[in-house]
Amino acid sequence: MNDSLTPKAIVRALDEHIVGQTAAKKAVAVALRNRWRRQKLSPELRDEVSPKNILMIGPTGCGKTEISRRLAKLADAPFVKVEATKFTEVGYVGRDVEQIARDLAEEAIRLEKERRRGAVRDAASKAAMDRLLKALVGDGASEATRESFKQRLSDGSMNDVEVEIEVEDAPSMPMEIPGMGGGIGMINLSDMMGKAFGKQALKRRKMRVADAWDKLVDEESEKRMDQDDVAREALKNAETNGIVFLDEIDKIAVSDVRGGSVSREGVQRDLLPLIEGTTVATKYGPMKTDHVLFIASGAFHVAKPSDMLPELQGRLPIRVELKALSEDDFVRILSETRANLVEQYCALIGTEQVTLDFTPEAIRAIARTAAQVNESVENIGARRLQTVMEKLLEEVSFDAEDRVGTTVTVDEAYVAEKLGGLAANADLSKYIL
Ligand SMILES: Nc1ncnc2c1ncn2[C@@H]1O[C@H](COP(=O)(O)OP(=O)(O)OP(=O)(O)O)[C@@H](O)[C@H]1O
Repeated sequence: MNDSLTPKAIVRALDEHIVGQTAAKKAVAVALRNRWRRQKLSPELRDEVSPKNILMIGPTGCGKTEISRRLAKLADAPFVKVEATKFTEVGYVGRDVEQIARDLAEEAIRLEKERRRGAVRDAASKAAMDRLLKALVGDGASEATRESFKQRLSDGSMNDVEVEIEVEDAPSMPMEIPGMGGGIGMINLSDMMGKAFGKQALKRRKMRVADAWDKLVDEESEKRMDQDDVAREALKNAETNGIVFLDEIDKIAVSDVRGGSVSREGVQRDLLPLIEGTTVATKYGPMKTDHVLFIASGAFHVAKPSDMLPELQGRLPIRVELKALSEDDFVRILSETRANLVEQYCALIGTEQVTLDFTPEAIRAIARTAAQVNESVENIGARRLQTVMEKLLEEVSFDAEDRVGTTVTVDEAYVAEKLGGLAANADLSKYIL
């Protein structure tokens, strides 16, 4: 992890994307820095220090997931989000919670490969180009022909041409070994055959040149990575830097209402070892969860944190409360955060040579509308801004082609015209906003 990521620096970085919620930002910043601190300790002490997991309490759409996801991104850490209620569904067996660790391992593998892809990009692109040229013009083509095709491939003019290439066989039906509960029991037949014969089975497939390019670069990159090394590094990363976001923990905290669904207390019990630290078998090898950071979250409208099993409460010692977002917060979300919705729409419509110009009064009016609908229909937090913006700009989005070269000024009157009637009518806004 980057030395310069001090708690203050982390909060500053989160501030660029998330409005308010300072307590939650501080808590995650400290949790992240503690990992860095732990790495500096002697091995004996390091093993003793377990992460202080966090419980975020706050209504829907107020930034709980966003803070956690941004934190993971900042630290380049593997991150998974899981709904705790998923495990109460029919068909659930206790071991399924271990899938969380397996998903984290998968995510770590994806990150590790992405990291390494840069280093092999040039070689992989060159090999992919050779294979693509061979498929298009054959082995015996002259250098001039190859060059001219290469040119056309590079400028994208052949993207939609169909080509038949020999690629590694797509994963065949995964075979599940009974009793293994998914995960390690899943064996890919073509992998097995590939391993047995020392290479992956190849298959001829027809596809668009653009897709063939992606597939070939992918294959050539994979070939150039030491897969055992990737797995080793990824597992280490998942174990020491992984972050698991456990949403809707409050929904499994309420005392049991039996009837078809799995016991909620049972799910809490199953989650405990994972959070306390256990070893889960993944297809890349055993993975310890002792140092994975768990961020649990819930609205806790009905259940209270004290309704959770005492052991689980103890495992989530840091409690932070997030506030419901107000009209003022919405104004800031729309105008101050990085790559905010207003900027996104301006850029999107801008690609059609139409300029969108939002006045500050319009932004205030949009925020007011979102806050009103949240109050009158249901409070879904900042998610409301998405539906409101979409409705507001529905027309321009559709007929931008007729407005090339013009500027559309979105002022208070424009907002009133497009949204006024809807926002005032709770029945209508239920469906539309
Ligand atoms: N405080 C905030 N500042 C900026 N954007 C926010 C804020 N809160 C939420 N958003 C935006 O709203 C959307 C939903 O937020 P998020 O996923 O964090 O909700 P949540 O609190 O985790 O709710 P849930 O528990 O329902 O998942 C995201 O697109 C996020 O960017």
